[in-house]
Amino acid sequence: MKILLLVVGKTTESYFSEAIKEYSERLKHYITFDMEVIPDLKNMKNLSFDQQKEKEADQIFKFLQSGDYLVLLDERGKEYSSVQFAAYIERKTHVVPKRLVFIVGGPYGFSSRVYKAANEKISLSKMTFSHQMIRMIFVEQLYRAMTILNNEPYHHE
Ligand SMILES: C[S@@+](CC[C@H](N)C(=O)[O-])C[C@H]1O[C@@H](n2cnc3c(N)ncnc32)[C@H](O)[C@@H]1O
Repeated sequence: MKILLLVVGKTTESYFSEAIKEYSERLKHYITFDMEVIPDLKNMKNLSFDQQKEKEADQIFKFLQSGDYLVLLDERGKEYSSVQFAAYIERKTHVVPKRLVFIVGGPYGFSSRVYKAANEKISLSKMTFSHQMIRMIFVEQLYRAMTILNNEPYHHE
């Protein structure tokens, strides 16, 4: 199984991209992991939030392949502890044949089309983070999960 993190818009702040790069590198030791960035769309200023989300949805669907298992990162999704998330990833390795795709929405979230297409929603907290910050939190949690599954002394209960 390959894990893909699909994000809307490039990471603009270097302090986020450096951390994302660091954890993405560390992840290579355990799994096949990639982060794909949907490029920022042009001329969005004149569009309503809903119109922007529809345009982002068009781009999201272009990246998807048949057989992808889609998990939206969403503050209203199901919450896991880090240990539970590690077990979740372990379970998915047995049942997802190709790509486990986690998606971070744009600044205004996802369109209803994307919600309908998704298999699940996972929340990383009840609080809302910026679409830039959540990608960094996710890669650290995925790395933490891999260290838990490999009994490495990174996570402490
Ligand atoms: C600024 S948030 C948008 C939230 C906004 N309430 C909405 O849905 O319109 C941008 C994206 O970051 C991600 N995100 C933010 N907080 C999150 C959380 N606590 N757990 C999981 N994903 C989160 C989601 O993918 C969300 O679509």
